[in-house]
Amino acid sequence: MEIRHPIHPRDAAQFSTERMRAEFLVQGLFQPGEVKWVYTHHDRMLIGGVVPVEAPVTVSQVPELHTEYLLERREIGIVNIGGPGTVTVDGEVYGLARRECLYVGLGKRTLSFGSVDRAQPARFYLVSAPAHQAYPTRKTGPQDAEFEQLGSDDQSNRRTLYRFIHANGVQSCQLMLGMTELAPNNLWNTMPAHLHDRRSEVYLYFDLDPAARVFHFFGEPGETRHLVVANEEAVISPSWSIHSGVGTRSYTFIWAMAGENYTFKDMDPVAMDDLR
Ligand SMILES: O=C[C@H](O)[C@@H](O)CC(=O)C(=O)O
Ligand SMILES: [Zn+2]
Repeated sequence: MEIRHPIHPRDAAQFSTERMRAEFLVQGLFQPGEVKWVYTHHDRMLIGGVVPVEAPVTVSQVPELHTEYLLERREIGIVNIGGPGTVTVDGEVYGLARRECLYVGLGKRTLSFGSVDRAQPARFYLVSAPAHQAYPTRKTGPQDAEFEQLGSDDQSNRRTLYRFIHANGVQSCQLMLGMTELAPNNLWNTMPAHLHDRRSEVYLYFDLDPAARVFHFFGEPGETRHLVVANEEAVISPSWSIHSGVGTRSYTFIWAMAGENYTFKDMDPVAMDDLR
């Protein structure tokens, strides 16, 4: 497992492109037949990817956590961004179609990930955070989740934001997770930008053409940087950082947050005049 240490914004402002990418960009999460984990000390979020092909991939213990099993002191959100799949939670099977989400709470011992059709394997994106209470395993998806239409064509940021795991949806201890899909020919997300010093956030960009890139904006509002992000790569956004992007082509992304205040709307808008 890769470990990413916490970073102070004054240090980040001095980083080269290479160092920025090493600290905040997550690549190579989706490897056939494997489970990949990246642990960030920003709110102790654990970011993972699983692509089962020939056989189911089972996740029980993650040795670096020094617990008997992954969810002994954690909860997890799972989103399938590939072909149809299944997640088996302590023997109970949940089918997860493309873009569907499953929440699994504290205390479940074994997760097993499978693909329905090996010609189009499932691609499971995982985000886990520490938890102290058990909430029921629940599935949701774009069909039944709360959503909001944001932005406008004249700002090139028209998009649909689906909230999967949150206070009015699938319940959790601290993890909040959802998906934002850009409308055709709209390329900007989360601009105007915002901050929420109470929570860290992780973005996974997907359904992006392999030759296209998202320029993800990052940093304190008065000291921004960018990361050039390819399909199925993630960005760790510390609590002091804006998180916004513009694509050279259209894309969708999964956002996940952990920290304080279990309220999606707990955000501080950043004025355009304050961006540098
Ligand atoms: O704190 C919330 C997160 O940044 C995302 O929900 C923002 C987002 O998906 C969007 O505006 O499109
Ligand atoms: Zn945010």
